[in-house]
Amino acid sequence: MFESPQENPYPDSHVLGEGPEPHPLLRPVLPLLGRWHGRGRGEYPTLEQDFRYEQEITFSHDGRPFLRYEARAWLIDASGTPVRPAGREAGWWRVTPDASLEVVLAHPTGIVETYVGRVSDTEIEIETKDVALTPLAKEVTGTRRRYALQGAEMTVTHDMAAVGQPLRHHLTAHLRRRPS
Ligand code: HEM
Repeated sequence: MFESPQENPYPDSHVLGEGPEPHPLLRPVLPLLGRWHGRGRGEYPTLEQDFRYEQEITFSHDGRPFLRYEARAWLIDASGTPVRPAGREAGWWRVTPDASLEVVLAHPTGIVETYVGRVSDTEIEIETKDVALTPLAKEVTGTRRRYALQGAEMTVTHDMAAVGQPLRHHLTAHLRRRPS
């Protein structure tokens, strides 16, 4: 017989002061919590044209020592009009007792990345440890990301080694935390 379940007693929260108390190990990454939105520009040596995009990123937690991460992007034209959906990714940012980071990200394009990284006061840098590819995925061998925080603003930079190229700039976005 089906027994009625109760509401999930462990909801995620992306707002400090709402939902579960953040785990003490999350202290160095608390400035990431929230819903971020902004615009970016992208390029790669193999691409004929640069591109512009908008992006939304959400960092949330459930009281344990990791963040839940989700990001969606869509291309825009020079006037800001949406052109088509682009990069999407989801994953987990685990904070270790010595305040370093272990990150797992999965992409719908058949790529899974594990990262290790560091948090300083206002900057987080993560670099791939391993990249796993499904048979149809583009060849990505490594990536490096920087998240530079200035209060409610954040600059995200993404370099990657892919399709025969060494580590090169792919994306830079300027985001602002949405009022909750
Ligand atoms: C904000 C997120 C992202 C946006 C807006 C974006 C956008 C683009 C665009 C517009 C292209 C050109 C091909 C196309 O039109 O689809 C491209 C190529 C590519 N992107 Fe991204 N991308 C994003 C994130 C990523 C991430 C996270 C990775 C790797 C994990 C990645 C890896 C690649 C690769 C391997 C190519 C192919 C280059 C080639 O074949 O010459 N991208 N990206």
